[in-house]
Order: sequence, then structure tokens, then C-alpha cells
Amino acid sequence: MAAQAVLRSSAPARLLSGSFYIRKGVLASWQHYQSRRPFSNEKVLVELDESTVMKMKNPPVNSLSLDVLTEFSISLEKLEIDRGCRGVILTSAFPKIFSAGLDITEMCGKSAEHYAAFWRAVQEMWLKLYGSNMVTIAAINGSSPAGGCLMAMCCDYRIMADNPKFAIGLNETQLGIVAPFWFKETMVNTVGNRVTEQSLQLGQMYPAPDALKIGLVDKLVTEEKVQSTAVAAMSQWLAVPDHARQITKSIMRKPTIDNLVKHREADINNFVSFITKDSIQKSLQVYMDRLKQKK
Ligand SMILES: CCC/C=C/C(=O)SCCNC(=O)CCNC(=O)[C@H](O)C(C)(C)COP(=O)([O-])OP(=O)([O-])OC[C@H]1O[C@@H](n2cnc3c(N)ncnc32)[C@H](O)[C@@H]1OP(=O)([O-])[O-]
Repeated sequence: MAAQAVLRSSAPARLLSGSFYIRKGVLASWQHYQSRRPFSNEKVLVELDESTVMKMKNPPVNSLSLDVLTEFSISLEKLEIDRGCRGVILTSAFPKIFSAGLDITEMCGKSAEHYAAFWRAVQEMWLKLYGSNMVTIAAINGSSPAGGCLMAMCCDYRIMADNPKFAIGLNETQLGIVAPFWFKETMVNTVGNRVTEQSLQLGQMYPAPDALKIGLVDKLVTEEKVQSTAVAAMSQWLAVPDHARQITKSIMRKPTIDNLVKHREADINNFVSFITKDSIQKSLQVYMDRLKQKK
């Protein structure tokens, strides 16, 4: 009986990943004996209150370093195998910043091996978040460029603080770098081809009201209400039977996920050969210097 329950609840996971399905089945029995406690790494806090909330906490701007990405993927995996957890709200522990995107210092002046490990961690975060069986809601309480926007787009629903000073978008070209095909596909799946084509080429950042207009976020509320609105939205999403919602999500996302899984190693090689170019290193350095001079 218990085994049947595991099989039923894991069916959509099998659609996403065979090996994950097996692990989920084994770990489910272990999970049965665990009490649900909040867990906290250094840089990703997981709170299990009214709703499960993952809070990025990497000062000053929640840049996505190798450490943060690794902690994030481990935390999400723990929630994924927790049968008591059906949904997660992703947010930032800091006011005014959701995430500044990938940590640029991880892409400057390091070895090819480091770049490969970093990029694998970025892929892993995306595969886990975009492929999650849980309901995922982004509570975007501040600015969210590049990798921050990617994380938000991976979620099922996005609520953003209604403040034109907060902007969201894939601005990679502004740094002289190129968003890879799976960033692009995530954006196409969110706002459509035409808007993505224009946004990516211009490296456009959208102030919150414009982000709502193009459908990059689903709802704007005052900063104070971002969290409570996410909790209310979560109840609505969780009212739908899990299996039907999960299979539907998988039908929508599986082709995009499969595309990266199939080309994962080539994508890492491509990133490493691109990021190690002198001209790209110079562009990133200039961008970092500009960020520092802005003060
Ligand atoms: C192919 C690859 C695909 C790439 C995808 C990406 O995600 S690429 C990423 C694309 N991301 C971007 O283009 C976002 C760039 N960042 C921003 O636009 C702004 O920082 C902000 C709007 C996020 C916050 O504004 P604010 O006025 O509140 O804060 P502030 O500006 O004063 O910064 C505070 C400190 O943080 C530092 N730092 C900042 N970001 C990063 C980072 N990503 N990394 C590392 N460090 C970063 C900044 O240098 C400064 O350091 P300092 O001088 O204290 O040693």
C-alpha cells in the first residue's frame, strides 16, 4: 500500500528523470520517519511555517556564487523528497534585492576547471528548479537581473514588489556575454518569442510595471504584501490535485529540460571556451569596475 502511494506520487518525477524517480522512492521511506524541521545552510534559509519558504541570504546582493548554487540545489532536493512539502516560495532575505544574478567574480580570472564546475552548478540549479514537481512561487522583493530573472522565470508564478526602481530581465548582452539557449528557452516559454528576441538582444531590464505588462511577472503588490500574496497564491495552486498539475507541468517543460540534458557537456565546453576569451574577460572586468565606481 505504502509502495503504491510512493509510485503514484512519483509518477511525474519519472517523466522528468528516471534516476530521480528511483531515489525518491527509496528516500520516501526514510522521509517517513523524519520530522519536518526548518533547515539552514549559510546562504539559503529554508523556513517551514505556514508555507515552505526558501530565502537566499548572500550579502550584499544575493549574487549566485558556486557555494550559493550548490546550497540551493541541495536544499531544493531535500524539499523535493519531503513528501510533506508540496510547494515552495522562493525569495530573498534582503529588502530591495531578489538576486543580482550569477556572481561575476566566479567568471573572472579563474581556471577553466573552475568555470566548468561553476557552470555545471548553474545548470544543476536550473534543472532542479525548472523541473521541480512542487509548486514554485517567486516572491520577487527587489531587483532581479540575469540569473536572478532566470530563477524567477523557473517558478510557476511570479509576484513582484510594485516599485519602478526594481527591475528584472536578462541583461547579459549589456555585460558583453551571451545568455545560453536554455536561458533563452525559459524566457520564450514565459513571454513568447518576439519579446524574448528583443529583450535578449538589448539586454533589457524591465521596471516592475513594464515586467507586468509583458508577462514577465504575473502580479504586482506593495513590498509589504509580496510574502502574504505568495502564501495566498500557494493555497490556490495547491488546491489542484498534485498528480494532474505535475504531469501538466512536465508536459509543458520536459522538451526544454531534455534539450539541456542532451547537450549538457557541450554547453559546459561552450561556456568555458567563451568565458576564457581575453575579450570576454576584459568586458566583465570593465563591467565590475563600473559597478564599483557607481557608488
Ligand atoms: C553566460 C553567463 C550568463 C550570465 C548570467 C548572469 O547572471 S551575469 C550577472 C549579471 N548581473 C548584473 O548585471 C547585476 C549587476 N548588479 C547590479 O545591477 C546592482 O548591484 C544591483 C541592482 C543588483 C544592486 O544594486 P545596489 O546599488 O544595491 O548594490 P551595488 O551595485 O552597490 O552592489 C553591491 C556590491 O555587490 C557587487 N555586485 C553586484 N552584483 C554582482 C554580481 N552579479 N556579481 C558579483 N558582485 C556583484 C558590487 O560590485 C558591489 O561590490 P562592492 O563595491 O561592495 O565590493
